[in-house]
Amino acid sequence: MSKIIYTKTDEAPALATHSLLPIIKAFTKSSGITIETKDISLASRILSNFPELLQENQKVPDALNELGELVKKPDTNIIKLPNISASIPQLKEAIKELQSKGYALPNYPDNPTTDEDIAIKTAYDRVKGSAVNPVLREGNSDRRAPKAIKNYARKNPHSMGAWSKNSKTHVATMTKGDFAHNEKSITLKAATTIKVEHTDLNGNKTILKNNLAIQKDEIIDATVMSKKALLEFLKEQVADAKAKNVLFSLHMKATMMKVSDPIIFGYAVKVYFASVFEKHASVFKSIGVDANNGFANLLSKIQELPEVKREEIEADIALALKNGPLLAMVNSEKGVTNLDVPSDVIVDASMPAMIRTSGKMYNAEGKLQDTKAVIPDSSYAGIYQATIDFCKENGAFDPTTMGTVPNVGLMAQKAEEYGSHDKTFEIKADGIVKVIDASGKTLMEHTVEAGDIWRMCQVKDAPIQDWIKLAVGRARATNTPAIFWLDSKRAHDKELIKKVNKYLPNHDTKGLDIKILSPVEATTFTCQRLKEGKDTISVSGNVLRDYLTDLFPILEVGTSAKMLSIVPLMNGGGLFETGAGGSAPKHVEQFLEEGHLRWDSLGEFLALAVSLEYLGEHNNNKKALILADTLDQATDKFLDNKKSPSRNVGELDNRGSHFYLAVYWAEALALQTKDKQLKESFSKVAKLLEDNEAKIIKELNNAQGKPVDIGGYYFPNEKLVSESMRPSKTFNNILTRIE
Ligand SMILES: NC(=O)C1=CN([C@@H]2O[C@H](COP(=O)(O)OP(=O)(O)OC[C@H]3O[C@@H](n4cnc5c(N)ncnc54)[C@H](OP(=O)(O)O)[C@@H]3O)[C@@H](O)[C@H]2O)C=CC1
Ligand SMILES: O=C(O)CCC(=O)C(=O)O
Ligand SMILES: [Mg+2]
Repeated sequence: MSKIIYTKTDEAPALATHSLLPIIKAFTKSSGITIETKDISLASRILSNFPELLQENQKVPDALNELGELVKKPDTNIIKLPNISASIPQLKEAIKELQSKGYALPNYPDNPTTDEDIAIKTAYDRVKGSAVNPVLREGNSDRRAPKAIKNYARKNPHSMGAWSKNSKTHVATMTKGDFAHNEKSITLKAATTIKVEHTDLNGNKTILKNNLAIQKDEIIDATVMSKKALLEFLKEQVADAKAKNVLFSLHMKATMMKVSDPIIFGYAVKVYFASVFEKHASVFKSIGVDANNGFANLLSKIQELPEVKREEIEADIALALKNGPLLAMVNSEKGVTNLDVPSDVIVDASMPAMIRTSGKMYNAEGKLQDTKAVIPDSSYAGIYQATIDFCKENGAFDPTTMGTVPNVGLMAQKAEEYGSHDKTFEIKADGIVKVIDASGKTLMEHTVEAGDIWRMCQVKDAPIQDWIKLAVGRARATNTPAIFWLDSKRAHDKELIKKVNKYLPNHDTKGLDIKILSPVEATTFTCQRLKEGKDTISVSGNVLRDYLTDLFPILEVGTSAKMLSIVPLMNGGGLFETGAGGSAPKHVEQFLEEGHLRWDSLGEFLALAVSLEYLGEHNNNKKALILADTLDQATDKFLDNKKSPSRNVGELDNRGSHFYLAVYWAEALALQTKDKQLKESFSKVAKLLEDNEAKIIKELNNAQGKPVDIGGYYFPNEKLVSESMRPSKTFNNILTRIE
C-alpha cells in the first residue's frame, strides 16, 4: 500500500494544513496514494494522556506513541510539520482552554505532594517541552537548501542588516563552572546497566536514576552547572550590560532542554529583578511565584494581591527596570520582554535573527539597539561570537553571492544533550553524584552543591556510524568539503573524534575533503568560504545541528522554512520534516487580528516531493514519481513567479500561495507524457484553475482584512478553521472534481 502519514500539529503550520492538505489529497487520490493524518498537536497530546478522565466522545488516540512505533518500521513515510514544544506557561494555557471546552482535565500541579498529584505532573511532563521530535527522530538529519531555493535567494535577496566594526554586540558565556567545563565522558566497552546516585554530606544516598541500560560502545557524559558560578556570571552580565549601555538578552532552549534551561532562565529573572525578589520573598512564596516560568508569571501572580501590596511591588519592578540594563524586547508595542516567557526566545532562531539584524534587538521604545546576548553554558556559545566577529570584520553576508552550508546532524535515538531530560536533576543537597555500573564500579563522579544542575547524556554507536556514513554520502554526492564540528579539548567530543577516526576508513573517502575542526574554528573557516561563495557541509552533533540549521539558512535564504529536511530512518523508512524552524506563533497572532496568514509552506512542498519520490521508489508506484517530479517543477515556477505569501494584509497569503502551487502542479502534470491518465485528468484541472484564477484570488483575498474567530488557540474548532482557511468556493469545487 502507498501511504503517506501527514502530521497535524499546532499554530501556523496547522492552519496552513487546513488549506494545503485538501489539495494534496485531491492531487494524489488517483495515484493509489493514501494520505493519513495523525494528530500530534499539543492539545491532542494532552488529551491522549488522560483517557480515564474523558468522556467516550472526547477521547483521542495516542498518535505520538503510534508514530514512535512506526518510525522503527522499514516502509514508514511520514511528513512531519513543526509542532509546539510547550513551556509550562503554554502547557497551562492549553490545559485551561481544554477545560473551558468541557474536558475534565486536572490543573498542572506546580508543587505536587500527594501521589495523585505526582502522577498528574508526570503525565503532563510527558507532554511538556520537546516531546515529539526526539520520539520520531529514529534517524540522523540531512538538512540543506535545495538549488532552486538558493538560486531564488541569489536573484531575490532578503534584507540583511549592515554590520559596523564598532558594534557593541557580543555573546556573554561562562568561563568556569558550567556544563562545558565540568564535562566527563567515557565510551563503554561492554553493555551494562547503570545507576546515578547522589550522596549527601551525611552519607545519605538517593538514587536519581536506576536500571539505565547502556549498550556496548555507547558514549556517556556527565556534567554539572554550578548554581554559584551561574549566579555570579549572571550578576556580572547584568552589571556589564548596564555599564556598556547594551540590551540584556538571554538566549536559551527551554523547550528542548526542558529540565535544565527553565531553571537557568529562572535564575536570570531572579538576578535581573534581584531587588524585587529579595524584598518580597515571603509574599512571592505565599502566592507561588515561579521565576522559572518567567517574569510574566510574577506579573500575573501579583494580580491576586490586595491593591496596595500589588502597587508597591509594581513600583519596585519599575525601579528595578530603571536601575537595571535595558531589556531586549519580544514585542515592544505590547511591552513583552525577553524575560517574560521562557519559550518566547529560543536560541536557535533568536541568535540568527539578531545577527541578520546587524546584531541588534528591539528595546522598549521599539528601536534597534546593540545587545549582550547571554548564553550561559559555553559549550556552543562560541559559534555565535565567532559569527559576530566575522560580520564585524567583513560586514554582513551577501545573499546574492554567498555559498551554502548544508548540515548532517547526529540526532538519532535521542542523541546527546537533546535526550538528557530524564537524566537531568536539580541537586537537593551538597554532596557527590556518581554514575555506577552493574558491577558497582564508579564510572564518573562530580562534587555538587545544592541547586546545581547535574545531567547525563548518551549517544549510541549505531547512530554515530550512520551519521558518519551519511556525512560521507553527502560529501560524495555533492563533491563538497565536509567539516566535523568537534572540539578535541572537550571530553564528549574527544570520544566522538575517536569514533570518527575509527569509522571513516570504512568508507571510500578518496578525493573527499573531510576535516575535524573545533566549533569556533569551523565557524570562522565556514564563514570565510561562505563569503567567497563556496559551500561547506557542517557535520555536527545534535545541538549544533539545531543551531546551524537555523543560523546559516536564515543568513542565506532569509528563513529556515525553506530548508529541505530529511531524516533517513535507520531501519529504512523516511521522515520528512518541513523546513527547519518552528510553528511561528507570531503568524497566528497576525492571522487572528487581520485574517492574513504569512506562513510560507515551501518546506511542506519540498518535504512532500521527497516523500512522494520515496514512496514511488519503495512501493514501485510510477505515478508517485511523476507527482514528485511535477511538484518540484511546480515549486520552481512558484518561486520564479514569486507566489510566496506576502507579509502584508490584502496581498497574497498562505491560501493564495497554495492556489498557485495547485495551478503549477496541475500544469506540470498536464504537460508530462509519461502517464496518460494523469495527463488527461490534470489537463482539465489546469484549465479550470487557470480560467478561474481571478475569481479564486478575489474570493481568497476578500477573506482578509478582518479579525478571524477560529474558536480557540491550542484546540480550535476544526470547522471554523477549515472555513477560514478555505474561503474560495470556486477553488474548493474544482478540487472535489479531480478524478
Ligand atoms: N521542528 C519542530 O517541531 C520545531 C518546533 N519549534 C517550536 O516552534 C515554536 C516557535 O519557535 P520559534 O523559535 O519562535 O521559531 P519559529 O521558527 O517558529 O519562528 C521564528 C520566525 O521565523 C520565521 N518563520 C518560521 N517559519 C516560517 C514559515 N514557514 N514561513 C515564514 N516565516 C517563517 C517567522 O519570522 P517572521 O515572524 O519575521 O515572519 C517566525 O517568526 C516553539 O514552540 C518551538 O518549540 C521550533 C523549531 C522546530
Ligand atoms: O523539538 C523542538 O523543540 C525544536 C526542534 C528544533 O528546533 C530543530 O530540530 O531544529
Ligand atoms: Mg531548530
